[in-house]
Amino acid sequence: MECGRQDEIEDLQSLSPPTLGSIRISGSNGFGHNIDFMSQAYLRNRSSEIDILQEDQILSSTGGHDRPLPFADVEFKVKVRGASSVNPVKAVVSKVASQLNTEHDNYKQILKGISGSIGPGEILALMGPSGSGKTTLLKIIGGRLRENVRGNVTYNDISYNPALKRRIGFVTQDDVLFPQLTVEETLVFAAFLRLPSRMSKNQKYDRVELIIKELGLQRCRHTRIGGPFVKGISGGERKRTSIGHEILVDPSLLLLDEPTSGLDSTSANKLLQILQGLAKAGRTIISTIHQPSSRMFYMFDKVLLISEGSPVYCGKARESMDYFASLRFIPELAMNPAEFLLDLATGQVNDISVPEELLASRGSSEYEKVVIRYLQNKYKIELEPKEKVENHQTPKVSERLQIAIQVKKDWTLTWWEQFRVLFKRTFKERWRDYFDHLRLIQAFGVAVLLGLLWWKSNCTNEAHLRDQGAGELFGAAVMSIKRAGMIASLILMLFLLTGGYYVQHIPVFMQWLKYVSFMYYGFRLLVKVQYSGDQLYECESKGGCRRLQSSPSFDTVNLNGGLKEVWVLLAMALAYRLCAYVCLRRKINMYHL
Ligand SMILES: Nc1ncnc2c1ncn2[C@@H]1O[C@H](COP(=O)(O)OP(=O)(O)OP(=O)(O)O)[C@@H](O)[C@H]1O
Repeated sequence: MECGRQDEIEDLQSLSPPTLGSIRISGSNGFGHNIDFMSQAYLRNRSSEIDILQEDQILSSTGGHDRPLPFADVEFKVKVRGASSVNPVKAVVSKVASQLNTEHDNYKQILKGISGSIGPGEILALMGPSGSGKTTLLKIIGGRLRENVRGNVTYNDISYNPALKRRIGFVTQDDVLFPQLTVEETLVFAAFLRLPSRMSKNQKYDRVELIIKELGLQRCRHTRIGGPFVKGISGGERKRTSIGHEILVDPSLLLLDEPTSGLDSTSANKLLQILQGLAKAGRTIISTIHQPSSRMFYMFDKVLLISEGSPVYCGKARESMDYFASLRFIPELAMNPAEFLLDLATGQVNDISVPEELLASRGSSEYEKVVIRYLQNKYKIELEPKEKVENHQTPKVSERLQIAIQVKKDWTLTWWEQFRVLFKRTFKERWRDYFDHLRLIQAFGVAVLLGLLWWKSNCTNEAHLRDQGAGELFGAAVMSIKRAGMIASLILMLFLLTGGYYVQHIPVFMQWLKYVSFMYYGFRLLVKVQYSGDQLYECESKGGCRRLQSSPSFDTVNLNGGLKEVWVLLAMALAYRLCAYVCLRRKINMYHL
C-alpha cells in the first residue's frame, strides 16, 4: 500500500471534484441522518465528501430522518464476592451458598435507573464524580456491555443488534493505535480495512484527506503516533487521530470516553470545537467528561449528571444552573458551572447555599449522603417524568427504515483482502519496531552474550557437555518476558521442563507436552547446530576417543540432521498463530462484536 505518500494523496484530491450543494453527507449512517439543518458554510466545507454506502438511498427513499436516541430506566449490576467473614464457619457457608447460586449472591448496583435522550446534531455530556458510572452507561449505549443490563436503549426504535455496530463509533479512554505508524498511515490502513470495497482506492485516499483536514491533523500527518518508548504526536493529536479512525466510516452515533483527559485547556477546547462540527453534520455525540471549563461546558447541548449511579440532572446545559437555583442550590462564589454540578453530585456544598430542609443535617457525618439523596429524589419528581414523556412523544420510525437499518452488512472486504491489508500494516509496524536503534542494540547485546556463553565450547569431557545448555536457558528466559502473565508463565514453565534440558526422561503421562513445546525442538536444534555426532571427545581417557553421539548427555537426541526441527518450529509458529486467530474469532462470535 502506498501509504505515507503525501504527493499521491494530494494528486488524488483532484480526482474527485467538489460537489457543492450535495445533500447527504457520506451517508453511511444507519440512523439516516439528514443535513437539512447544516449550515451552508459547513456544506461547502464537506463538499468533496463521497457517498460511502448506497444504503443511504434506501434510507432517503423512506423519508428517514434521524430520531433522538432515548435510553430509559437503564440499570446495571455486577456480581461481587461477599466480603470475607472473620468467622471461618460463616465464610464457608457463604462460599457454598454463592456456589449454589442461591439468593446469597451479592450484586453491586452500578447504574440505578437512568433515563434520557439525545437528538441528532447534539452533544450530550455525561458528567459525575469518578466511579459514578459514566463509562458504564457509555458502554451500555454503545452496545459494548449487555450482560446484567436492564432498561431500554433504542436506536431509531430498534434495540441494539450487531448490525448497528458499524454505525456506532467508540473512542475509548486509552487510544488503541499503533505507535510505529504515522497519523496518515493509521488512517489510510483504517480506510482500506473499513471502507467498502466498491469505493476506489482514490476515493479512500480522498476520504482520509478529508478527515485529516477536518480534524486539523495536517501538521502531524507524517509523524509517528508514538508510545511510552517512541516519541510521537501530542495527546490532543492522538485523540483527534482516534476520532478520525472512528469517523472514517461516518457513524451516526459517536461515543467518546474522556476525550479531553490529559489535554491542556486550549487543546481540549479545540477538540470540542471539532466535535461540534461533527455534530452539526447530523451525528449524535455522547461524551463522558470530568471537569470542563465554563466555555467548554456551554458547548455541550445536554448534560446528564450522575451521582452514585443515579441521575441528578438531565437536560440542556444552559438550563442546569436555573434548575438547581429553582431547588435553591445557589453558588455563593462565582463558580464554573461544571465545578458547581460536580460539587452537587458529590454532596460537597460548602460554598453553595442549600434549601432549608437540608440545613438541619448540616454538620452531620451523613450530610453529603443526605444532599445526594435529596437531589436524586428531586430529579425523580421534577425531571424524570418530563424526560419520559418526551421520549414517548418521539414520532415512530417507518418500518422500511427500521428494516434498512437492521440489514446486517457483510464484511466490506473479503477475508483475503483483509488479510493483505492487515499483513502490510503489521509488517510496516513490526519492521520499524524491530529496526528501531534501541531494539537493534538490545538484540546485538543479547546475541553477543549468547555467543560468549557458547564461544569455543569445550567438549573434552562429560562434565563440560552438561554446561552448554545455559545459553539456551538464557534465550528462553528472554523470550518469556513478553509473554508474561499467569497462564503464559505456567505454560512456559511446562515447556521448559519438558524441553529436554532439565529433565531428559519425562514421565510417560507428560511426554506429549514436549511435542507441543517449541523449547523442546528449539533446544534440540541448537544442540545439533553446536555439535556433530561424529565429533570425538575424552581422547585422553584409557578407552580412547569416543563419539559425541555415544555420550549419555545425548542419549535422547540424534545429533545428525536437524531439518525436521526446523520444519516443526515453522509449523508451530504458524499453528500457534492459527490457534490465536481461531480463539479471537470465537470471542468475536461469543460477544457479538
Ligand atoms: N465489571 C465490574 N465489576 C465490578 N465493579 C465495576 C465493574 N464495572 C464497573 N464497576 C464499578 O462501577 C463504578 C462505575 O464505574 P465507571 O467506570 O462507569 O465510572 P466512571 O464514572 O466512568 O469513573 P471515572 O470517571 O473514574 O472513569 C465503579 O465503582 C467501578 O468500580
